[in-house]
Amino acid sequence: MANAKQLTGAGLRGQVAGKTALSTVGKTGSGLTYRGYDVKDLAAKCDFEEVAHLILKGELPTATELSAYKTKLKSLRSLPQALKDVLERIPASAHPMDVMRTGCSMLGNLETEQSFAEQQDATDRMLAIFPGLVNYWYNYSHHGKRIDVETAADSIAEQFLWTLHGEKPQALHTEVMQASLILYAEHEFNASTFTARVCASTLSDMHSCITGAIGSLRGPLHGGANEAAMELIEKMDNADDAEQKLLCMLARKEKIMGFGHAVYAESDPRNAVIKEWSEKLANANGDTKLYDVSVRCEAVMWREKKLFCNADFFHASAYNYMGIPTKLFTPIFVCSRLSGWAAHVMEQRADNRIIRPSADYVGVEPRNVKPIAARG
Ligand SMILES: CC(=O)SCCNC(=O)CCNC(=O)[C@H](O)C(C)(C)COP(=O)(O)OP(=O)(O)OC[C@H]1O[C@@H](n2cnc3c(N)ncnc32)[C@H](O)[C@@H]1OP(=O)(O)O
Ligand SMILES: O=C([O-])CC(=O)C(=O)O
Repeated sequence: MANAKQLTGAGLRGQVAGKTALSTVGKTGSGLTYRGYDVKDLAAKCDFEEVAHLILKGELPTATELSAYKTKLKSLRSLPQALKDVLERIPASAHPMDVMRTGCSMLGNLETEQSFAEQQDATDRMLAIFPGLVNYWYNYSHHGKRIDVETAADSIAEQFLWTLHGEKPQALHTEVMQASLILYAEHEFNASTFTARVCASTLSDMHSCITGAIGSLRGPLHGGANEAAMELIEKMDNADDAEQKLLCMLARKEKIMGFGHAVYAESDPRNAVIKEWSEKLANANGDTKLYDVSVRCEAVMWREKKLFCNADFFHASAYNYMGIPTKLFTPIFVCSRLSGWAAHVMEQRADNRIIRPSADYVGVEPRNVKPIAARG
């Protein structure tokens, strides 16, 4: 096992801000567990719905429970007309994360969570609707098409690809999406989840918590890194070119998106899983350039800086190989992390005290207000 990272300094690093029974991150330096299960085991053996059930309800479902849960989620895919109207007014130039934030917020106006007794239903509705929501906007704003989001897709993974491309996806692509959604589902007190918990601690509604979390995930230091990684690797012609370009960026002290982590010391356990899928997709596509470039970036970053790929880096090539436009990468993260966010909101509500830390004051000493004519 790798050594644990020394967690000190700004950004509340290493400070315990609450309790959770949902996941452990880098407990002994590497490793990620959801309710006691290793994420690699879950990604190898489960569908996302099973993992969402585990995270939200506490246990992996039986076959009967899974079937009932999937039937419920499939029945909740339709977009209310008022939400479609809003989506149709958002320009093609908008970032899809802003569309998701607005879409989630609008849903909260139309189907407001009236009491905490509705928290599971509110979450299930968002799990079911989010893939179709963002792809409805994408197809309408980019291709002028009003898509039918009530597809025959059997899972959230398939629903995302189906509503994006307008047809049943290849089995390999659905399999990769299942794994990807599982890898992204939950990660303890990361920035977006902490946002959701802070909002929950005021006893706010589920849609407000999730809307805030989407805003936090959007940034390139967090979920937005998968898009930023794509923008990096698509500029590289081959592995040697990747090495040259990276060395120049490092010499200029630029940050390389998709590398490093606030908690893991030597590796992010999700990387090995998505890297393997990226390689399979590269071979299936008969075009390994992006994969080869990514592998060289990984080697150079470790050799030069002892920095490793986080969950986002190989997601870039994997999603690209599946024909997913770069700006839709982080919204997929939303469709998945929603399960973790909502479970944290529920956990916070079950044992709540308003989250209200303190600050060290570093401003000016106390002073008197001068009349306006005497200032300047
Ligand atoms: C799913 C996720 O959200 S995973 C994270 C996705 N984000 C990214 O990939 C963005 C790129 N990575 C980063 O910005 C950072 O590694 C973070 C935000 C993930 C973690 O930040 P921190 O906890 O502050 O990182 P850490 O303490 O390990 O940084 C140590 C040093 O390495 C540097 N470093 C860390 N990551 C990188 C990177 N990707 N590229 C270049 N240098 C880096 C830091 O600048 C810091 O140097 P300094 O001490 O001279 O300032
Ligand atoms: O834990 C973090 O800081 C970021 C991360 O990897 C995640 O949210 O998946």
